[in-house]
Amino acid sequence: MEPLLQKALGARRLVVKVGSSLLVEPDGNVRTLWLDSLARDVAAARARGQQVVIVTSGAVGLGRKRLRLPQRPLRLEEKQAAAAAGQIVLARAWQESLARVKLEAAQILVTLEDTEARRRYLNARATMETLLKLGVVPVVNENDTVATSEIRFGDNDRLSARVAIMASAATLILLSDIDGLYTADPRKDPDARHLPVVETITPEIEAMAGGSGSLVGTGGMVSKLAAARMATAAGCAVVLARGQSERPLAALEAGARSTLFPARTSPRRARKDWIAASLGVMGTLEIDAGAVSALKRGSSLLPAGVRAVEGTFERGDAVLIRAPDGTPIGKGLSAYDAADARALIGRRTEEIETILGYRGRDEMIHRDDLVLL
Ligand SMILES: Nc1ncnc2c1ncn2[C@@H]1O[C@H](COP(=O)(O)OP(=O)(O)O)[C@@H](O)[C@H]1O
Ligand SMILES: N[C@@H](CCC(=O)OP(=O)(O)O)C(=O)O
Repeated sequence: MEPLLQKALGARRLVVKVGSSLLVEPDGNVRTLWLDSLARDVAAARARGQQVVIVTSGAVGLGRKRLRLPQRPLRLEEKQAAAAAGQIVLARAWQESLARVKLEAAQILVTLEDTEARRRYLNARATMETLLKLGVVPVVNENDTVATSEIRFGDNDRLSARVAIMASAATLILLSDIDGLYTADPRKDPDARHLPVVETITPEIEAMAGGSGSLVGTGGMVSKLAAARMATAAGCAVVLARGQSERPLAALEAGARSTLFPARTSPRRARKDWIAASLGVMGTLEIDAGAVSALKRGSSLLPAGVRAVEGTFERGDAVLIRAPDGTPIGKGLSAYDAADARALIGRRTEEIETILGYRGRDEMIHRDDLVLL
């Protein structure tokens, strides 16, 4: 097997996206036996020490039948109604299949807004982290019922890329009804060639992608490429594979055909570049000499090393870090808002809970959220 693919499949944290066509039978029921087999794959990955996040489609497909909606394309309100009825079935199916392999499932419903508004993003990220630490499998879908047409994800391929970035996962596996990218839609062009690795998503590659081939799928190859572009730029490799048969992840491990989009950087590097380049500074933390050397050694910034706080900022906003002589030495995302940060100036970690009345982060700025200038 291609070493890069082997590395991608062995990542510590995997996000697996499951398309509607895999989960929903043409008669509108859940493909339970198949889902059970995927749950066994998830259990096998967990047994190898990997963490797995699921992004699952299928709510609309499961709900439309139950609400007896017509086979024509649905209006937004009809889709939202179908999703509301289908999501409950979908969540239960995942819970039951995972329970059969002794895994606990937890449902996370997110909208595009949640992955863009800083505080909601941070909360979703922290919840995901906590669930994974507890050994639970997060099962994510778009919160279709509250999304509006302007803000909703075009489809779950893009959602899964956002989730993978949010979780700092090294690999995103898109399970679909096709075993990868071809030079043209193979349903239409019998001469289409399979591409095992795509290093760069060039305009030529984009021109190969067509829409969805199935009745229940929505994104087609176009949205898979959009997801791959987003994820690989943020340090997450993407594997596009066929999921139709049982144990699709085991099949991949055993060498089944797929398309790999290698990561273009590491998740850590991408996050740091993003902090350095794109975030406006909302305040300043002045730190003491001991903290300056600690940061230079690669440590997080603790409240004990902070001498002064300026500005008005929220939790998750970028702040500038200054040395005692005023020189800017770094930039980072504050784990506290300005008021709480002021209350914690010079305090020890053990004092945080008593001072704030809640158990916050130990660090003022975590080292993963910090770049030195
Ligand atoms: N260049 C291409 N290579 C592979 N598949 C393509 C290509 N262009 C279009 N497709 C279509 O995209 C489909 C997969 O997308 P979709 O139906 O949205 O699946 P899912 O439900 O898994 O999201 C394939 O079945 C195929 O018909
Ligand atoms: N949130 C929607 C997912 C829509 C979607 O992207 O579907 P698909 O193209 O099959 O991944 C649902 O649960 O039906």
